[in-house]
Amino acid sequence: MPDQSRPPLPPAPFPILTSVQALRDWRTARFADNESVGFVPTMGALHQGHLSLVKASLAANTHTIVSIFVNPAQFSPTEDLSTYPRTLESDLAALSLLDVSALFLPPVDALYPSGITTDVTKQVGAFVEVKGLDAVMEGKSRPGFFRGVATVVLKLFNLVQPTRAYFGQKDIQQALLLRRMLVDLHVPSPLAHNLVILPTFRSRTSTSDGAGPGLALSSRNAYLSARERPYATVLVDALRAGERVWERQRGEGEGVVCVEDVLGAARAHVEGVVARIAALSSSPSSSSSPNGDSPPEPERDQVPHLSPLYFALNDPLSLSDLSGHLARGSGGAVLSGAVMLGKTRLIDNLVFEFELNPEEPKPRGGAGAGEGEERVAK
Ligand SMILES: Nc1ncnc2c1ncn2[C@@H]1O[C@H](COP(=O)(O)OP(=O)(O)OP(=O)(O)O)[C@@H](O)[C@H]1O
Ligand SMILES: CC(C)(CO)[C@@H](O)C(=O)[O-]
Ligand code: BAL
Repeated sequence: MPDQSRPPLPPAPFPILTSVQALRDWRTARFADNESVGFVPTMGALHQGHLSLVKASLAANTHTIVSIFVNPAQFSPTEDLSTYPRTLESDLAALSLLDVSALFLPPVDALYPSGITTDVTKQVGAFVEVKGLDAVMEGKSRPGFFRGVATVVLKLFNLVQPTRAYFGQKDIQQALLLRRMLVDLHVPSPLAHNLVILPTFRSRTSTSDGAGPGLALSSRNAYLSARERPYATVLVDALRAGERVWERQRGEGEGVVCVEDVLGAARAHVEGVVARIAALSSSPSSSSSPNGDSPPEPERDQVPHLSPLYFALNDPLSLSDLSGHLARGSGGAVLSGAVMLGKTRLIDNLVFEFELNPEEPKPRGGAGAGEGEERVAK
Protein backbone atom coordinates (compact mmCIF):
# COMPACT_ATOMS: atom_id res chain seq x y z
CA MET A 1 0.00 0.00 0.00
CA PRO A 2 1.51 3.37 -0.92
CA ASP A 3 1.75 5.86 1.94
CA GLN A 4 -1.14 8.26 1.17
CA SER A 5 0.00 10.82 3.74
CA ARG A 6 3.41 11.40 2.16
CA PRO A 7 3.81 13.67 -0.89
CA PRO A 8 5.41 12.00 -3.93
CA LEU A 9 9.13 11.47 -3.45
CA PRO A 10 11.61 13.35 -5.64
CA PRO A 11 13.49 11.12 -8.09
CA ALA A 12 16.77 9.57 -6.94
CA PRO A 13 19.36 7.33 -8.62
CA PHE A 14 18.85 4.65 -5.92
CA PRO A 15 15.77 2.88 -4.60
CA ILE A 16 13.93 4.67 -1.80
CA LEU A 17 12.49 1.93 0.39
CA THR A 18 9.48 3.10 2.38
CA SER A 19 8.18 -0.18 3.82
CA VAL A 20 9.56 -2.99 5.91
CA GLN A 21 8.76 -5.45 3.13
CA ALA A 22 10.63 -3.41 0.51
CA LEU A 23 13.65 -3.27 2.81
CA ARG A 24 13.51 -7.01 3.52
CA ASP A 25 13.32 -7.75 -0.22
CA TRP A 26 16.29 -5.48 -0.91
CA ARG A 27 18.30 -7.17 1.87
CA THR A 28 17.40 -10.68 0.78
CA ALA A 29 18.91 -10.02 -2.64
CA ARG A 30 22.17 -8.84 -1.02
CA PHE A 31 22.34 -12.02 1.09
CA ALA A 32 21.83 -14.10 -2.03
CA ASP A 33 24.86 -12.47 -3.61
CA ASN A 34 26.91 -12.74 -0.38
CA GLU A 35 27.63 -9.01 -0.51
CA SER A 36 28.61 -6.84 2.44
CA VAL A 37 26.25 -4.07 3.49
CA GLY A 38 27.29 -0.92 5.34
CA PHE A 39 24.55 0.97 7.16
CA VAL A 40 24.39 4.65 8.14
CA PRO A 41 21.36 5.47 10.32
CA THR A 42 20.43 9.16 10.43
CA MET A 43 17.61 11.54 11.20
CA GLY A 44 18.20 13.43 7.95
CA ALA A 45 19.05 17.12 7.46
CA LEU A 46 22.29 15.68 6.13
CA HIS A 47 25.58 17.53 6.43
CA GLN A 48 29.23 16.70 5.80
CA GLY A 49 29.42 14.79 9.09
CA HIS A 50 26.78 12.34 7.88
CA LEU A 51 28.39 12.18 4.46
CA SER A 52 31.76 11.30 6.03
CA LEU A 53 30.07 8.22 7.51
CA VAL A 54 28.53 7.34 4.14
CA LYS A 55 31.91 7.69 2.41
CA ALA A 56 33.59 5.42 4.97
CA SER A 57 30.88 2.85 4.43
CA LEU A 58 31.20 3.08 0.65
CA ALA A 59 34.94 2.45 0.97
CA ALA A 60 34.54 -0.69 3.06
CA ASN A 61 31.37 -2.40 1.82
CA THR A 62 29.87 -3.59 -1.45
CA HIS A 63 26.63 -1.77 -0.63
CA THR A 64 25.76 1.20 1.53
CA ILE A 65 22.26 1.84 2.78
CA VAL A 66 21.33 5.05 4.60
CA SER A 67 18.21 5.49 6.72
CA ILE A 68 16.43 8.76 7.41
CA PHE A 69 13.96 8.53 10.26
CA VAL A 70 13.14 11.19 12.84
CA ASN A 71 12.52 8.85 15.73
CA PRO A 72 9.71 10.07 18.03
CA ALA A 73 10.78 7.71 20.85
CA GLN A 74 14.02 9.59 21.48
CA PHE A 75 12.33 12.98 21.92
CA SER A 76 10.80 14.05 25.20
CA PRO A 77 7.40 15.78 25.04
CA THR A 78 9.16 19.14 25.54
CA GLU A 79 11.78 18.62 22.85
CA ASP A 80 11.78 19.59 19.18
CA LEU A 81 10.17 16.59 17.42
CA SER A 82 7.76 18.73 15.40
CA THR A 83 10.34 21.35 14.41
CA TYR A 84 13.34 19.05 13.86
CA PRO A 85 14.91 20.05 10.49
CA ARG A 86 13.45 17.98 7.67
CA THR A 87 15.22 18.58 4.35
CA LEU A 88 14.44 15.53 2.21
CA GLU A 89 15.05 17.20 -1.16
CA SER A 90 18.54 18.38 -0.32
CA ASP A 91 19.28 15.09 1.49
CA LEU A 92 18.44 13.19 -1.69
CA ALA A 93 20.56 15.60 -3.72
CA ALA A 94 23.54 15.04 -1.39
CA LEU A 95 23.15 11.25 -1.42
CA SER A 96 22.71 11.26 -5.21
CA LEU A 97 26.29 12.50 -5.56
CA LEU A 98 27.51 9.38 -3.76
CA ASP A 99 27.23 5.79 -4.81
CA VAL A 100 24.71 4.69 -2.18
CA SER A 101 22.71 1.56 -2.94
CA ALA A 102 19.45 2.43 -1.19
CA LEU A 103 17.71 4.78 1.21
CA PHE A 104 15.37 3.47 3.90
CA LEU A 105 12.72 6.11 4.57
CA PRO A 106 10.05 4.44 6.68
CA PRO A 107 6.86 6.08 7.92
CA VAL A 108 6.50 6.10 11.70
CA ASP A 109 4.00 3.21 11.83
CA ALA A 110 6.39 0.93 9.93
CA LEU A 111 8.90 1.10 12.78
CA TYR A 112 6.31 1.40 15.56
CA PRO A 113 3.49 -0.99 14.69
CA SER A 114 2.07 -0.56 18.23
CA GLY A 115 2.11 3.24 17.78
CA ILE A 116 4.41 5.69 19.54
CA THR A 117 4.05 8.74 21.73
CA THR A 118 6.80 10.84 23.30
CA ASP A 119 5.12 10.34 26.69
CA VAL A 120 6.99 7.32 28.07
CA THR A 121 4.22 6.54 30.58
CA LYS A 122 1.76 6.02 27.70
CA GLN A 123 3.98 3.98 25.41
CA VAL A 124 3.06 0.40 24.53
CA GLY A 125 5.17 -2.27 22.85
CA ALA A 126 8.79 -3.37 23.07
CA PHE A 127 11.58 -1.02 24.15
CA VAL A 128 15.31 -1.45 24.78
CA GLU A 129 17.23 0.00 27.71
CA VAL A 130 20.97 -0.05 28.29
CA LYS A 131 20.99 0.54 32.01
CA GLY A 132 23.78 2.47 33.66
CA LEU A 133 25.28 3.74 30.43
CA ASP A 134 22.09 5.73 29.82
CA ALA A 135 22.15 7.53 33.17
CA VAL A 136 25.32 9.62 32.83
CA MET A 137 26.49 12.47 30.60
CA GLU A 138 23.71 13.24 28.08
CA GLY A 139 21.42 10.76 29.78
CA LYS A 140 21.27 12.89 32.93
CA SER A 141 19.65 15.78 31.11
CA ARG A 142 17.74 13.75 28.49
CA PRO A 143 15.95 10.97 30.38
CA GLY A 144 14.45 8.44 27.96
CA PHE A 145 16.64 9.61 25.09
CA PHE A 146 18.91 6.55 24.96
CA ARG A 147 15.97 4.19 25.46
CA GLY A 148 14.47 5.70 22.31
CA VAL A 149 17.76 5.51 20.44
CA ALA A 150 18.54 1.91 21.45
CA THR A 151 15.00 0.83 20.58
CA VAL A 152 14.96 2.30 17.09
CA VAL A 153 18.54 1.27 16.30
CA LEU A 154 17.89 -2.36 17.27
CA LYS A 155 14.79 -2.33 15.06
CA LEU A 156 16.86 -0.89 12.20
CA PHE A 157 19.65 -3.41 12.77
CA ASN A 158 17.14 -6.29 12.77
CA LEU A 159 15.73 -5.08 9.46
CA VAL A 160 18.90 -4.05 7.65
CA GLN A 161 21.14 -6.79 9.13
CA PRO A 162 24.22 -4.81 8.13
CA THR A 163 27.73 -6.14 7.95
CA ARG A 164 28.95 -2.88 9.46
CA ALA A 165 27.20 0.15 10.93
CA TYR A 166 28.63 3.67 11.09
CA PHE A 167 28.18 6.27 13.83
CA GLY A 168 29.78 9.61 14.63
CA GLN A 169 32.00 10.43 17.59
CA LYS A 170 29.97 13.62 18.09
CA ASP A 171 27.34 11.41 19.75
CA ILE A 172 29.92 9.24 21.48
CA GLN A 173 27.71 8.09 24.33
CA GLN A 174 25.17 6.87 21.81
CA ALA A 175 27.78 4.90 19.88
CA LEU A 176 29.40 3.33 22.95
CA LEU A 177 26.04 2.47 24.48
CA LEU A 178 24.93 0.84 21.22
CA ARG A 179 28.12 -1.22 21.20
CA ARG A 180 27.20 -2.45 24.67
CA MET A 181 23.70 -3.26 23.42
CA LEU A 182 25.16 -5.41 20.63
CA VAL A 183 27.22 -7.37 23.14
CA ASP A 184 24.61 -7.71 25.89
CA LEU A 185 21.78 -8.72 23.54
CA HIS A 186 24.01 -11.15 21.63
CA VAL A 187 23.38 -9.49 18.29
CA PRO A 188 24.90 -11.84 15.73
CA SER A 189 28.22 -11.34 13.97
CA PRO A 190 29.47 -9.74 11.85
CA LEU A 191 27.64 -6.64 13.10
CA ALA A 192 28.40 -7.46 16.74
CA HIS A 193 32.04 -6.45 16.19
CA ASN A 194 31.50 -3.91 13.46
CA LEU A 195 30.02 -0.79 14.95
CA VAL A 196 32.43 1.77 13.53
CA ILE A 197 32.83 5.16 15.22
CA LEU A 198 34.18 7.92 13.00
CA PRO A 199 35.75 11.20 14.15
CA THR A 200 33.62 14.29 14.55
CA PHE A 201 33.51 16.30 11.35
CA ARG A 202 34.12 19.93 12.23
CA SER A 203 33.72 23.21 10.46
CA ARG A 204 37.27 23.82 9.20
CA THR A 205 37.21 27.47 8.32
CA SER A 206 35.41 30.54 9.49
CA THR A 207 32.43 30.38 7.21
CA SER A 208 30.61 33.31 5.66
CA ASP A 209 27.83 32.87 8.19
CA GLY A 210 30.35 33.30 10.98
CA ALA A 211 30.69 29.76 12.33
CA GLY A 212 34.20 29.44 13.63
CA PRO A 213 36.67 26.63 13.02
CA GLY A 214 36.15 23.56 15.10
CA LEU A 215 32.38 23.62 15.51
CA ALA A 216 31.05 20.05 15.34
CA LEU A 217 28.60 19.86 12.45
CA SER A 218 25.13 19.01 13.65
CA SER A 219 21.68 19.16 12.08
CA ARG A 220 20.45 21.30 14.96
CA ASN A 221 23.13 23.93 14.22
CA ALA A 222 20.48 25.18 11.76
CA TYR A 223 18.72 26.65 14.82
CA LEU A 224 21.65 29.00 15.55
CA SER A 225 21.00 32.64 14.74
CA ALA A 226 23.58 34.82 13.01
CA ARG A 227 24.26 36.49 16.38
CA GLU A 228 24.83 33.15 18.09
CA ARG A 229 27.01 31.47 15.46
CA PRO A 230 30.24 33.30 16.35
CA TYR A 231 29.91 31.88 19.87
CA ALA A 232 29.25 28.30 18.82
CA THR A 233 32.89 27.21 19.09
CA VAL A 234 32.77 27.94 22.82
CA LEU A 235 32.16 24.27 23.57
CA VAL A 236 35.01 22.75 21.59
CA ASP A 237 37.29 25.51 22.86
CA ALA A 238 36.31 24.57 26.43
CA LEU A 239 36.99 20.89 25.76
CA ARG A 240 40.37 21.79 24.33
CA ALA A 241 41.15 23.78 27.46
CA GLY A 242 40.44 20.59 29.42
CA GLU A 243 42.55 18.58 27.00
CA ARG A 244 45.51 20.90 27.53
CA VAL A 245 45.32 20.26 31.29
CA TRP A 246 45.11 16.49 30.67
CA GLU A 247 48.17 16.56 28.43
CA ARG A 248 50.18 18.85 30.70
CA GLN A 249 49.54 16.75 33.81
CA ARG A 250 50.24 13.51 31.93
CA GLY A 251 53.59 14.94 30.87
CA GLU A 252 54.64 15.96 34.39
CA GLY A 253 56.20 13.80 37.13
CA GLU A 254 54.24 10.55 37.56
CA GLY A 255 51.73 11.65 34.94
CA VAL A 256 48.76 11.65 37.30
CA VAL A 257 45.78 13.63 35.98
CA CYS A 258 43.40 15.41 38.34
CA VAL A 259 39.83 15.03 37.04
CA GLU A 260 38.64 18.23 38.72
CA ASP A 261 41.43 20.24 37.07
CA VAL A 262 40.39 19.00 33.62
CA LEU A 263 36.69 19.71 34.22
CA GLY A 264 37.53 23.00 35.92
CA ALA A 265 39.47 24.24 32.88
CA ALA A 266 36.54 23.43 30.57
CA ARG A 267 34.02 25.12 32.87
CA ALA A 268 36.26 28.15 33.32
CA HIS A 269 36.44 28.68 29.57
CA VAL A 270 32.64 28.76 29.23
CA GLU A 271 32.30 30.98 32.30
CA GLY A 272 34.80 33.40 30.75
CA VAL A 273 32.73 33.67 27.57
CA VAL A 274 29.50 34.02 29.60
CA ALA A 275 31.15 36.88 31.52
CA ARG A 276 32.23 38.56 28.30
CA ILE A 277 28.69 38.33 26.94
CA ALA A 278 27.34 39.77 30.20
CA ALA A 279 29.79 42.66 29.92
CA LEU A 280 28.56 43.28 26.38
CA SER A 281 24.95 43.47 27.45
CA SER A 282 25.75 45.92 30.25
CA SER A 283 27.80 48.24 28.01
CA PRO A 284 25.97 48.81 24.74
CA SER A 285 28.85 50.63 23.10
CA SER A 286 31.42 47.88 23.70
CA SER A 287 31.63 44.90 21.43
CA SER A 288 33.80 41.85 21.15
CA SER A 289 33.67 38.40 19.64
CA PRO A 290 34.19 35.27 21.75
CA ASN A 291 37.82 35.17 20.65
CA GLY A 292 38.44 38.90 20.71
CA ASP A 293 38.64 39.26 16.92
CA SER A 294 36.26 40.71 14.29
CA PRO A 295 33.51 41.81 16.68
CA PRO A 296 29.92 40.87 15.82
CA GLU A 297 28.72 44.06 17.55
CA PRO A 298 25.51 42.69 18.99
CA GLU A 299 23.00 45.23 20.11
CA ARG A 300 21.90 45.25 23.71
CA ASP A 301 18.71 43.22 23.19
CA GLN A 302 20.32 40.78 20.77
CA VAL A 303 23.17 39.57 22.92
CA PRO A 304 23.31 35.77 22.70
CA HIS A 305 22.27 33.77 25.70
CA LEU A 306 24.87 31.16 26.65
CA SER A 307 24.67 28.78 29.59
CA PRO A 308 26.76 25.72 30.46
CA LEU A 309 24.80 22.49 31.02
CA TYR A 310 27.48 20.03 32.09
CA PHE A 311 31.04 18.82 31.63
CA ALA A 312 31.90 15.22 32.46
CA LEU A 313 34.91 12.94 32.32
CA ASN A 314 33.95 9.29 31.87
CA ASP A 315 35.46 5.88 31.48
CA PRO A 316 35.21 5.07 27.75
CA LEU A 317 33.96 1.51 28.29
CA SER A 318 31.66 1.61 31.32
CA LEU A 319 30.89 5.33 30.85
CA SER A 320 31.01 5.68 34.63
CA ASP A 321 31.90 9.14 35.93
CA LEU A 322 35.60 9.49 36.70
CA SER A 323 36.75 11.32 39.79
CA GLY A 324 39.91 11.91 41.79
CA HIS A 325 43.28 11.26 40.20
CA LEU A 326 43.99 9.08 37.16
CA ALA A 327 47.28 7.26 36.83
CA ARG A 328 48.87 6.46 33.48
CA GLY A 329 47.35 3.38 31.86
CA SER A 330 44.04 3.79 33.65
CA GLY A 331 42.10 3.23 30.43
CA GLY A 332 41.65 6.68 28.94
CA ALA A 333 38.65 8.95 29.17
CA VAL A 334 35.90 10.79 27.33
CA LEU A 335 35.63 14.49 28.09
CA SER A 336 32.17 15.62 27.06
CA GLY A 337 30.00 18.64 27.56
CA ALA A 338 26.87 20.48 26.56
CA VAL A 339 25.90 24.14 26.49
CA MET A 340 22.73 25.99 25.55
CA LEU A 341 23.33 28.76 23.05
CA GLY A 342 20.00 30.50 22.65
CA LYS A 343 17.56 27.67 21.95
CA THR A 344 20.25 25.38 20.53
CA ARG A 345 21.66 22.61 22.66
CA LEU A 346 25.25 21.97 21.57
CA ILE A 347 27.10 18.79 22.52
CA ASP A 348 30.67 17.74 21.85
CA ASN A 349 33.46 15.55 23.23
CA LEU A 350 37.13 14.64 22.97
CA VAL A 351 38.65 11.26 23.79
CA PHE A 352 41.95 10.78 25.55
CA GLU A 353 44.14 7.64 25.36
CA PHE A 354 41.33 5.55 23.89
CA GLU A 355 41.04 3.90 20.47
CA LEU A 356 37.57 4.52 19.04
CA ASN A 357 37.69 1.39 16.92
CA PRO A 358 39.40 -1.63 18.40
CA GLU A 359 40.85 -3.90 15.76
CA GLU A 360 38.15 -5.82 13.87
CA PRO A 361 38.53 -9.54 14.49
CA LYS A 362 40.06 -11.39 11.53
CA PRO A 363 37.27 -12.74 9.29
CA ARG A 364 36.94 -16.51 9.58
CA GLY A 365 35.02 -16.91 6.35
CA GLY A 366 31.31 -17.31 5.86
CA ALA A 367 28.64 -15.18 4.36
CA GLY A 368 28.49 -11.48 4.89
CA ALA A 369 31.76 -10.99 6.76
CA GLY A 370 33.04 -8.69 4.01
CA GLU A 371 36.09 -10.84 3.31
CA GLY A 372 38.83 -9.34 1.24
CA GLU A 373 37.37 -5.88 1.37
CA GLU A 374 39.11 -2.75 2.38
CA ARG A 375 38.84 -2.10 6.09
CA VAL A 376 37.82 1.21 7.52
CA ALA A 377 40.81 3.34 8.43
CA LYS A 378 41.17 3.56 12.18
N1 LIG B 1 29.81 16.31 12.89
C1 LIG B 1 29.67 15.01 12.78
N2 LIG B 1 30.71 14.22 12.46
C2 LIG B 1 30.57 12.87 12.35
N3 LIG B 1 29.41 12.23 12.53
C3 LIG B 1 28.33 12.97 12.84
C4 LIG B 1 28.40 14.38 12.98
N4 LIG B 1 27.16 14.84 13.31
C5 LIG B 1 26.37 13.77 13.38
N5 LIG B 1 27.06 12.65 13.10
C6 LIG B 1 26.57 11.28 13.14
O1 LIG B 1 25.59 11.08 12.16
C7 LIG B 1 24.67 10.10 12.62
C8 LIG B 1 23.28 10.64 12.48
O2 LIG B 1 23.15 11.74 13.35
P1 LIG B 1 21.94 12.73 13.31
O3 LIG B 1 21.12 12.48 12.11
O4 LIG B 1 21.30 12.81 14.64
O5 LIG B 1 22.66 14.13 13.03
P2 LIG B 1 23.13 15.21 14.03
O6 LIG B 1 23.82 16.24 13.26
O7 LIG B 1 23.85 14.54 15.15
O8 LIG B 1 21.77 15.79 14.51
P3 LIG B 1 21.41 16.52 15.87
O9 LIG B 1 21.73 17.94 15.61
O10 LIG B 1 19.99 16.22 15.96
O11 LIG B 1 22.19 15.90 16.98
C9 LIG B 1 25.04 9.80 14.07
O12 LIG B 1 25.84 8.63 14.11
C10 LIG B 1 25.85 11.01 14.45
O13 LIG B 1 26.79 10.78 15.48
C1 LIG C 1 21.14 6.83 15.65
C2 LIG C 1 19.90 7.64 15.34
C3 LIG C 1 19.69 7.69 13.83
C4 LIG C 1 18.71 6.92 15.96
O1 LIG C 1 17.53 7.61 15.71
C5 LIG C 1 19.99 9.06 15.93
O2 LIG C 1 20.07 9.04 17.32
C6 LIG C 1 21.10 9.85 15.33
O3 LIG C 1 20.84 10.35 14.21
O4 LIG C 1 22.20 9.95 15.90
N1 BAL D 1 22.37 13.17 17.18
C1 BAL D 1 21.62 12.33 18.06
C2 BAL D 1 20.16 12.58 17.99
C3 BAL D 1 19.68 13.60 18.92
O1 BAL D 1 20.44 14.31 19.58
O2 BAL D 1 18.47 13.75 19.04
